Amino acid sequence: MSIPFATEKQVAVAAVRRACLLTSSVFNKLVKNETLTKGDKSPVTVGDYSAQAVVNTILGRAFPTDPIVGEEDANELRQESGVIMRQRIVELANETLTSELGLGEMVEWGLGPGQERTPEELMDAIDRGNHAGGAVGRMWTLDPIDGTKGFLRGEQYAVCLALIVDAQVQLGVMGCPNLPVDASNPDGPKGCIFVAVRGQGAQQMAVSGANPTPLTIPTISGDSLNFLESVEAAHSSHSFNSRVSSVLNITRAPTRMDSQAKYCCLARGDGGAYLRMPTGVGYREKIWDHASGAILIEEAGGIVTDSRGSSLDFGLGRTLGENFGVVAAGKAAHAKVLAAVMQAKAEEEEEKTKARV
Ligand SMILES: Nc1ncnc2c1ncn2[C@@H]1O[C@H](COP(=O)(O)OS(=O)(=O)O)[C@@H](OP(=O)(O)O)[C@H]1O
Ligand SMILES: [Mg+2]
Ligand SMILES: [Mg+2]
Ligand SMILES: [Mg+2]
Repeated sequence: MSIPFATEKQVAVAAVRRACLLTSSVFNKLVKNETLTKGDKSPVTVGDYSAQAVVNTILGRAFPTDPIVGEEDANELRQESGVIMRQRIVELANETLTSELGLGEMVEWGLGPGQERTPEELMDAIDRGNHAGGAVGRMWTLDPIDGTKGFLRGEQYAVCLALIVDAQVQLGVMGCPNLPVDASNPDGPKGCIFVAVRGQGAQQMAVSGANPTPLTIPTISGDSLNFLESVEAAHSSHSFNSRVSSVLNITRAPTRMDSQAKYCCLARGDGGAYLRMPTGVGYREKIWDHASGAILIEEAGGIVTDSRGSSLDFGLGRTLGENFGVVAAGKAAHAKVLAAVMQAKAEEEEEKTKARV
């Protein structure tokens, strides 16, 4: 009997690995006119676009009928003003797609020497990410660089790819080129890939795909718990998290880290809980910011909910809809953290009411 999602896992690992090689190599060569500011004021670089072109090209060859919900689109690149960036993206994507085959890769996925794509094919590949999402059928979701701000600072970021079937995440692959392989040796080798398949567990492996090691979230109790949180204060409320820490008598400072690398660290026990509380009303979390991280935590034996205890709903389109914030932790810690979040919320409301009277 064949193992469910075995081919999907192999393709996704290859796609994420190639995208990681691209983003690591582009970082040192990024120049000023290779970053744009999007409508929501967030940055996007030639690295984000070319990583999306690479991953979508590979998925398009391996699974031609699967739709993709990807963060980026090629609108800006198709304009006259986007010509220089487009040329650079085509060069980077082709360099990455045509390099020699690595561990577990197949020439049928359009990889290897001689498999150059035209600029049009690569722009179309980026735009394959325009799918609207939804509750029915198979779809991939891709964040070609999650934590673009971290990427630009030379800190943490992740290439994140997940397969969703009928609103359930079945497979998640995350590549973290700047993450130390072993948290206890922060100056040691960097770069790891995290993989989870529903019912088959979670793993960390080298960027080459070698040395897969199973991951289980260790049980952390009492005040030794600590939080992982966003670097950007605009993305999640640091002050609310510190209130939750007080409720739980946590004295350790939170670990601030960009991107879904937070989920990866939690899965291997580098932190006790990931807390992401909205900073204002109106922002809806994107499915590509959480799908691969959520399955990694679940397969490593943890729980992921929103801040009200509801499960994350990946079947509502490109966003998580009404889900409010994220709470991720090991099985034992999750209930405790969620209760503390509710208490902190109640305290905050009470203070606001008092301040109004
Ligand atoms: N207002 C607001 N609230 C919550 N989240 C937001 C907001 N604006 C952006 N984003 C998304 O945050 C993604 C970055 O993830 P993190 O917050 O974990 O990392 S970081 O602290 O920003 O570096 C980031 O992902 P990338 O764009 O892929 O970097 C965004 O999708
Ligand atoms: Mg972005
Ligand atoms: Mg993101
Ligand atoms: Mg991104």
